[in-house]
Amino acid sequence: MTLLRVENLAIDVARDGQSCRLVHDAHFSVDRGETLAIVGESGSGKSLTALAVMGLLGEGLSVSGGHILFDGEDLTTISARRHNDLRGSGIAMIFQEPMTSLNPVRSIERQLTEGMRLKNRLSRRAARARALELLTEVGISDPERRLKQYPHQLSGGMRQRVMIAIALSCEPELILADEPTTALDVTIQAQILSLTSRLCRDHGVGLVLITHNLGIVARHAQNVAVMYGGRVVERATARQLYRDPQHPYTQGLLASVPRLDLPRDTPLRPVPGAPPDPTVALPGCRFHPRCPKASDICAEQVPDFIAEGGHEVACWNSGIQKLKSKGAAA
Ligand SMILES: Nc1ncnc2c1ncn2[C@@H]1O[C@H](COP(=O)(O)OP(=O)(O)OP(=O)(O)O)[C@@H](O)[C@H]1O
Repeated sequence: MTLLRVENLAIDVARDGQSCRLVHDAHFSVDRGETLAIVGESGSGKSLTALAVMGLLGEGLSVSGGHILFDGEDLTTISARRHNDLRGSGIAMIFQEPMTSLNPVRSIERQLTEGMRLKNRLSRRAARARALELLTEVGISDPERRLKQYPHQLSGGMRQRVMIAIALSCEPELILADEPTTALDVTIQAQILSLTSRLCRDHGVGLVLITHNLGIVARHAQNVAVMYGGRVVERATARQLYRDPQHPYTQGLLASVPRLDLPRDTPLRPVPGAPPDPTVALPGCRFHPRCPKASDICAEQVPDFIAEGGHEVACWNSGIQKLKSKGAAA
């Protein structure tokens, strides 16, 4: 059974007695030991989707459609108490900025052992022993000394390693990592991402890596879902996406990041324009005002998802769409 399957997920916000849709029909899945990257610009709905999986949507926000199946259990219909039980032990999350997620006045030992004592019912001694193992596993030297320290005494990279250790501590089946490295410098970013994906693979944990940077995805994820304006617009393996991106938005994202497989002097071109305001109704494909390939239909109808060899795209003018239309006409 697929570890996590998100189907047609819709998330609304209630504002002044009105409801506004922020995430439309999101769908993707991830299996044990596998990494799925959810990629998109700021405001595309990545974090809200992750928070819905965690059962941590803020006030005024709600899941208004679709399903989140975790090990076959639909998280959109479970009680708050059951969701709370699942957090940590079933699903863990690593947030962007460890300085705000770690408690500044609690020692690393306390923060690392808390979940194991509460959720896995380990004794203080057993939890401490496991904490030392975890710190070693995430590459922190002198773990005995580090356990006694407080977050401000560690470097940014080390704090992020502690966050990974905390996420793994209750032996979850799934980890959601929301931009886990944006606060770090590039070399440390790469180390942390490699560490996170390797540990998840070794532990058989499914990893959802949320990022705005398509450049980092190739090395760390097997599958990618690209989100734009609250919708998933393309899903493919990382290899398919790099070799043959179908959606003009994905093509734009790829042109805006440095790539090792292209000549060094290839110019970087940011996607022109700004993402849509989710509170303003926009008929058709939400990318059409920025799209270099937009045609009349793009402003009128939301494109359906079409698939070829496991590569899925929602675009009226994609190569896959043209191939399918030609096949249908023949
Ligand atoms: N509590 C809220 N009330 C109203 N709108 C919200 C709320 N939370 C998020 N949004 C809006 O929903 C959209 C999606 O937000 P989300 O945080 O999921 O984007 P994101 O892709 O994760 O962006 P980032 O990379 O900046 O974190 C954004 O337009 C955001 O402004």
